[in-house]
Amino acid sequence: MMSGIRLENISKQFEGSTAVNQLSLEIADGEFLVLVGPSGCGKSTLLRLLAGLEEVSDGRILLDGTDITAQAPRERNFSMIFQNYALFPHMTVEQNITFGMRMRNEPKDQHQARVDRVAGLLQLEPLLKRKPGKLSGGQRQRVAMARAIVRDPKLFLMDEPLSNLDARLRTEVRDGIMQLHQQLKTSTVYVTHDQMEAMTMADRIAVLDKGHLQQIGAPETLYAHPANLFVAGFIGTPSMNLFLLPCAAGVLIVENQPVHLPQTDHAQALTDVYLGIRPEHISDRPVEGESLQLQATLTYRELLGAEYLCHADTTLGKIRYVRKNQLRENTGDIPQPGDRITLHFSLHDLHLFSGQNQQNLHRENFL
Ligand SMILES: Nc1ncnc2c1ncn2[C@@H]1O[C@H](COP(=O)(O)OP(=O)(O)OP(=O)(O)O)[C@@H](O)[C@H]1O
Repeated sequence: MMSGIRLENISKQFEGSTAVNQLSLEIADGEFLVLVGPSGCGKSTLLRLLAGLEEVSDGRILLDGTDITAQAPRERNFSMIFQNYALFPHMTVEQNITFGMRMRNEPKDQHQARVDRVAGLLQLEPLLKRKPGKLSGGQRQRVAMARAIVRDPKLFLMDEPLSNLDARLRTEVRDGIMQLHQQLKTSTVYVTHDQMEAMTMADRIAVLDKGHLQQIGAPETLYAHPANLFVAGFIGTPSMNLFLLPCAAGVLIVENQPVHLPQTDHAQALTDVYLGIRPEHISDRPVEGESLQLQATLTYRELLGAEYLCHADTTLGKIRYVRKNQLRENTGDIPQPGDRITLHFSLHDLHLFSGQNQQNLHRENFL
């Protein structure tokens, strides 16, 4: 069944404040789209607009080309999964799953087949006769998912479904959601403030800030080609190092080394530019190809396991870089706090953003 969703110029105002601002995007049939952004950026509001729980102030929502903007939540046949999955404590797992069907007076003979299918998908067969009080947090979340999918909805809407789970359960339920998506291929819009969750789960990520869509694309695209300063700082952990530096006549000087800006009118006229470099693209040993060097003093190191996150002071400001933890390496080679070091990074790994409008100066090369 085709279920393409299209948002056209959606806006939502709450007394005086704009939660979603002229936002347009499409959700392809079968796609797993993740909405990500900081607290208050409008992602939950956008989900509630899609569900029909809030009315849009402006714009249209289309489902397979049909305008559903004025439709009530029930008519849309979308299923929502929240962080607080409210199960009925006095009903068994099976009764919880069939509750909606029973409310709608659907024929009883269909119940069993559908329950069997979702229980199989979510490995709930051994739990069907239990009550929620006798289940773990992860199992309860799986029951909430079973209840949502048993309706065979056209779209899943998920609002931070992992946020109440501990770290181990979060991974378990996340893998469950991904497996389920592989099997059902139901279009899904998933909201999170956690960019790592977005990176690992999404077919495409939509980054929101202050109600505006900042960029939408595959996780790899957002990581390699952030459209603007906000996306650059938001996507990737540890986050990108960013420095605002003066420039003149299209040339940026980084510790006596010239960096040529793209030959556009905008870039040539700029008087300052943000230079961005990801911690994993910096080395305290020489790198191949055209590169820049920075003199630095190591301030401290954090052992993350397979690697160290190193913190250093440079003439540009504080910088962070990642260094592999090679256990067999002569420990004398690893810089110690207080050591003077030279940092190297390839010109290919540089990101440049306008000091004026914060857009990526290379944007025209990849959009
Ligand atoms: N019912 C409402 N009445 C008034 N303002 C609201 C209402 N709902 C949301 N807002 C405002 O709209 C903006 C966006 O809120 P929204 O809940 O969509 O953000 P969010 O990105 O989901 O944040 P969080 O991650 O904290 O849930 C916020 O400034 C919020 O205060």
